[in-house]
Amino acid sequence: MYVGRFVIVGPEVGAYRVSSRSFPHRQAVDRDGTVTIEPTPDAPPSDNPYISYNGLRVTENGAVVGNGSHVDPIAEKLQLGYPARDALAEPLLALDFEKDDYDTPRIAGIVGLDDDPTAEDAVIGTVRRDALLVEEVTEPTLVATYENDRPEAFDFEAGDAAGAAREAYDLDFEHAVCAAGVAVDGDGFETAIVNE
Ligand SMILES: NC(=O)c1ncn([C@@H]2O[C@H](COP(=O)(O)O)[C@@H](O)[C@H]2O)c1NC=O
Repeated sequence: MYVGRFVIVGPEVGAYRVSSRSFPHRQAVDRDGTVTIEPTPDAPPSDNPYISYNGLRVTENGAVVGNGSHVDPIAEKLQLGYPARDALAEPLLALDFEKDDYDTPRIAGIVGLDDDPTAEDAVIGTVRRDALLVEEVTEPTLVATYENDRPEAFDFEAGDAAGAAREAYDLDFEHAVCAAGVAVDGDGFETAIVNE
């Protein structure tokens, strides 16, 4: 089955996978806690505005995963101290679904730090043409751009960033391109990528 891009929040581990029929020549590049999805050097030129972006960003208050340019404002709001639900919901609503041939939904998740037991700090969501869905995460949950396009509980075992990236990459959904993983690590986060 082809579900396009997808996000998993664990809630203390997270993953993002690029699956793509149309733009397979892409890679994940990890620069100090920010994972950028970008064309490989041999990729054919494209003017599609939705295929290069930061797919993972770490902040002091949580780590953000997602499938487009909304990851940056979500991370900025989280860093400013917005509650996770609001940090996720506002940029999703402001940017809305992608204006491409598929009305591709924007999807995103926040992995929280676990040192504040009162915070509802892990969330996952999507904005589609017909809905804005943002949910607190208490068990591993997946949302994808196509088919599985609402947050749903999902069996995900990984306990660290490398395991999360690997497990996401290996999941049995078609056209895997690359993946990123993130996990709480002490007071911060560790990140990992898979490109194959
Ligand atoms: N985030 C991404 O990596 C990404 N890759 C492709 N898209 C969009 O989704 C459309 C369909 O792509 P595909 O056939 O690879 O699933 C593309 O034309 C593009 O507008 C993306 N946008 C959202 O998922």
